[in-house]
Amino acid sequence: MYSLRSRRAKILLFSSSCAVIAYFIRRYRRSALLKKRRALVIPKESLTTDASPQSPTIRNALNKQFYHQIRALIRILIPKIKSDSFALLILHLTTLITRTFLSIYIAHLDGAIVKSLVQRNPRQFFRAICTFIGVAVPASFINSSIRFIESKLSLALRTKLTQHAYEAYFKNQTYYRVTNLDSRLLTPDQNLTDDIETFTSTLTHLFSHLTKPFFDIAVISWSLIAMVRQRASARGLKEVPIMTVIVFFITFTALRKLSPRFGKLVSEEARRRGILRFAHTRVIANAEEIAFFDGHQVEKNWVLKLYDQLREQTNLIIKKKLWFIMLEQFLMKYFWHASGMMFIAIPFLTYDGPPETDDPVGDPLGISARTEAFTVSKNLLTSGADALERIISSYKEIAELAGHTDRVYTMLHVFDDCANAHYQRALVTTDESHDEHSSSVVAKKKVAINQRAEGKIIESDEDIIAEDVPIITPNGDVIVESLSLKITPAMHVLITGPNGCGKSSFFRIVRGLWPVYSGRLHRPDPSNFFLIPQRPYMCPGTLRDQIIYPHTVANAFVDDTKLMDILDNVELKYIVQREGGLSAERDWKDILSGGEKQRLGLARIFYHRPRYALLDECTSAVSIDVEGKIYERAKELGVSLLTITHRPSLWAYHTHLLQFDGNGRWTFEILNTEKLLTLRDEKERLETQLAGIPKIQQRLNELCQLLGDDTTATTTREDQDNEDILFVAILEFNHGCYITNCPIGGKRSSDLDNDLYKHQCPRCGFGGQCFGPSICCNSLGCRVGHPFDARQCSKENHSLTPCVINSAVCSSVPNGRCAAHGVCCGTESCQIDESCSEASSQEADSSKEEHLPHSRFTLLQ
Ligand SMILES: Nc1ncnc2c1ncn2[C@@H]1O[C@H](COP(=O)(O)OP(=O)(O)OP(=O)(O)O)[C@@H](O)[C@H]1O
Repeated sequence: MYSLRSRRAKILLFSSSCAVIAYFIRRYRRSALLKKRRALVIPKESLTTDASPQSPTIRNALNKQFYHQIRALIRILIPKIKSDSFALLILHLTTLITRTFLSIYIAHLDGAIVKSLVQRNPRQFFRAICTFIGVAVPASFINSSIRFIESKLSLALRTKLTQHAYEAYFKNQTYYRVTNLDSRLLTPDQNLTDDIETFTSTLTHLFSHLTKPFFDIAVISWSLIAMVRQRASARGLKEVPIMTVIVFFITFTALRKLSPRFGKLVSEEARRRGILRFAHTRVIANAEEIAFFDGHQVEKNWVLKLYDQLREQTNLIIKKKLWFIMLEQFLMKYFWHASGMMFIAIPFLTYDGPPETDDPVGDPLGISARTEAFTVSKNLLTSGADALERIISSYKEIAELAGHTDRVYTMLHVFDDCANAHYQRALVTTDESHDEHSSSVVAKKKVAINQRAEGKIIESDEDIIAEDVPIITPNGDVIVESLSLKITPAMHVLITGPNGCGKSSFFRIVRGLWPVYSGRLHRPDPSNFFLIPQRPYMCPGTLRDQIIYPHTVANAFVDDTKLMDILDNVELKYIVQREGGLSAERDWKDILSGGEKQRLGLARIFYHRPRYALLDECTSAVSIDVEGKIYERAKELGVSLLTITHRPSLWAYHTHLLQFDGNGRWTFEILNTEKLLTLRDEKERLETQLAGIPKIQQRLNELCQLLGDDTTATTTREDQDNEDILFVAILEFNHGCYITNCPIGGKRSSDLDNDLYKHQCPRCGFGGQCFGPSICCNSLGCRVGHPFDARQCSKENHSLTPCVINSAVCSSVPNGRCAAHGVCCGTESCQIDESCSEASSQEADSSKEEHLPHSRFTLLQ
């Protein structure tokens, strides 16, 4: 029997050890996995602060910080005594106090009911029950009022804070600066909605949870002391308060030491929730592009990953709460209950005075009075314990409140900083060498941007004058070190340059979206500028609202007839009928085409008539003829056009050219459209020539192979060698035009009239030969413009050297050769020519081949 038991014990011990080991391994693995996943999204700094145990000084600093933050926020919530939030606060306080007194009264009533039962006194019993029911009516009303006023107070506080936050958010373009120039707030939308709501409701709830228990404890202690005093010869008046303090201290210390850091945990949870919501917003905003690319899998994976991270955080909080609530329950339910019974017992057990009875005949030992006292004090102690429990358990809520407070306070602080042009940003690019090959623009320098901009903005009457103003991105990349120019309203400036060279950034600086870090910028009041971007913003509302944006109907200064004229200016009048009038409300972003949206955007210029229109590739989807008309009309209105464009069709409408080269240099000069067009032609020609170089090399290799020359020299050397050969080849062939878009009449080098480069013009048709890009001749005659021939003859395009036609020269067409009996053809056309008799042609074929000049044609003119 003994051995059986010991075997069982061993098995039990072994299996429980295995279970414990398995549990710890699993825990370790999970925490390692969790750490790894968290590292994917959480910035390093926040991970460090979150994971490292905090020293007491840091905790103190945090407490101080919380105190400072909550004080600042309360000043916003209750700005003065004569405010609705303060009135609601007082009302809330009054109901809470009333309920405390009612609770004490009900505890006494309970005692009276028990006493009447012990005394078997039906009259007293029914009277006490009736009073109890009578009191229950106002008590229920007070209870419900507490909830009602708490909700009203929470809403009032939320309204106050929201109004304050909106005021700050929409001041000084903070909504732009917060996301573009500063990186402290990832999801301001969530801060402005969820965070404010959670903060105010937690604060109000905590206010109820803390104020009432404090009253309860004060009033209940007073009642209990009064009761003990009645028993003059009982102990407890000193012992009970001392023991209460000890019990309270033990509980509070245990909970404080063992409590997880709920503030940080919920703050991180809120952050992850915000990122997840932002991912959804992004999917909605880019739904069309994603659908076109069928990119839902990528988006789904991303959203799921973010959800996973949120789930992990929520899970972590739930788990931490399990152990914490267990501890809380143990201490505050069972430990306190036992302590409470001891507190009640002390005055009862230590009483050694005369029998307490008001009925020496029916109850000579005073049992009913003692029972009544016991019931009352038990009820009071239960209420007191309840109150104390609430105070202690609010430690967790205070920690959570600290998290919400920090988020709201940070939001307001960042808004304030951004409004005052003080930004902080995590720098994204650090290594300049990375940019060198990947981008057309090379960042020359990087500046620390977490500082105030030192440049001066001076309001001028009408000119824009930049004096040594740099163009610096919010990342601190210096795009242009110093820009100095003067633009007057009489000028129309074309702004060009490669991608990322700072064209739009110039607009941002002029319009005041980006700071002026140094130098001086003179510019008229921002109301003199109107920007039309490539994708104009379509606001919610009617068609009329789109034209007059950002005005509203209330402050619009033209009537509908004028609005129709405006639409006429941008050739968009038809849209009124199509969409059902100027008052039609649609989702304009979705129902208009790209070009229509751009034209509607341009219509705003005709409505607002600004001094300067900043046009940022805003006609890329508008047809060239309509674009020209719009530009002409805008100029007639007296609007100065500052246009960023890559379209040469717009050059004619501008007087000056601001050109960035992408390496930090720029030029500002009078625009000579004709000269520019010539230069552009030349540039395009050279670009095409350069594009032909690989073909040159390929042909060279072909020739080498055909001639049995050593090809290794041209094909197998290292890159440098190849480049040298290519260069020599270019020099060699550079005397003529070998490319497919030679100008009409373009020549090929006479140096190539050499057997080495000879080859026959392509074959075509029925035993024919190509004479031109689409001319095919055989002995029967010539066929012009047949697609089959064009395909065959176009092979000559890829040839570097001229092809040879072995027939007699004729003169009825330029560079003519006899093509058939009585027909003379050049590369472009054919003519009847008597000189092309069969005999002459054969003669040439048979005997004079070597001496005849080569016939060449250029296929694409
Ligand atoms: N909000 C921003 N934060 C950080 N860098 C930015 C921001 N906006 C633009 N940049 C950077 O500033 C540089 C100049 O941008 P800008 O928009 O002025 O180019 P651009 O000349 O208009 O080019 P494109 O012709 O492609 O429109 C780019 O390198 C870009 O990456």
